[in-house]
Amino acid sequence: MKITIIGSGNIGLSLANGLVKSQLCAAREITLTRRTLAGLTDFAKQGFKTSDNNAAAVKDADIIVLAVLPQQVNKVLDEIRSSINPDKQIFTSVVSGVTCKNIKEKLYDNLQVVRVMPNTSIAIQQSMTCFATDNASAESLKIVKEIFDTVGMTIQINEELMTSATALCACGIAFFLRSIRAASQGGVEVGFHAKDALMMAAQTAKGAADLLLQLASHPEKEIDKVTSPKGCTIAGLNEMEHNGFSSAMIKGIKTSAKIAGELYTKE
Ligand SMILES: NC(=O)C1=CN([C@@H]2O[C@H](COP(=O)(O)OP(=O)(O)OC[C@H]3O[C@@H](n4cnc5c(N)ncnc54)[C@H](O)[C@@H]3O)[C@@H](O)[C@H]2O)C=CC1
Ligand SMILES: O=C(O)[C@@H]1CCC=N1
Repeated sequence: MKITIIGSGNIGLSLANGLVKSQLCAAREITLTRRTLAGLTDFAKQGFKTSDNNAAAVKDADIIVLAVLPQQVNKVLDEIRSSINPDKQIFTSVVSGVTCKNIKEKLYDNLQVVRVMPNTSIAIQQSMTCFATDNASAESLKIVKEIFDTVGMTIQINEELMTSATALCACGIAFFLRSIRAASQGGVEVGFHAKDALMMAAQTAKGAADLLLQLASHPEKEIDKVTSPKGCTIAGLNEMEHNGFSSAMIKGIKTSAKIAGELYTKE
């Protein structure tokens, strides 16, 4: 399977790394494009094909992954239109706020388009990836799902929910990282060296997430097991809630979802 990633920045390169790690394909089967090739030198050394010519790079691809910023999309789609084969290729896009319809309007009506929303932990095969389509066949969706299943968990959702998925899962990486960083700063205040505090906070967060995923448990059920009566956990937790902990996370996710829906301007 030949994959071309158009726009090899943060998420494009994370995906490339994840796919090779998963052994789904070899680096030589992945073509990476970027405006200037200098940014891809290390990847070329690892065996990836690299190019600054989007039109040439999509020609032989079975799967195309569009991974440029929303404001760069129209220019790129104009560039590649004549090199796309709508009968043979599957077109995927990780671009926030750009619909399948937007892409087909710029390319071909009958092109199979799948929107995919991964996050940067795709580089270590730990992504939560949401995908949606309005026209791809079951067979094409199966191929896309199989690809992204190798680099984390996947869920098919309605396309209207893609901007919400962006906020919860893609932006979510930053939200949870900031939470871990904040916990580590608390850890320093109560006596640990910064490096130890960060490792301890990260492993604790991983354990909490795995309690939910591995036991199919609910957060409040697990919280009840930690909060001893009159104990220190409930004291700390309530202090955080009095300061708006849950509320801040909810408001942040709502704001991100709103902005995600406004990122693409058709010009
Ligand atoms: N960063 C993330 O965690 C996630 C990002 N996304 C989406 O992925 C897209 C890319 O985001 P990032 O990777 O963060 O941005 P980025 O700025 O790191 O990457 C975009 C890349 O596209 C390249 N590029 C720009 N114009 C180009 C052109 N004409 N031809 C070839 N390459 C070109 C840039 O040089 C850059 O390397 C955005 O639409 C974003 O909404 C989706 C999920 C997660
Ligand atoms: O911040 C952004 O707009 C992109 C989309 C999701 C993650 N990063």
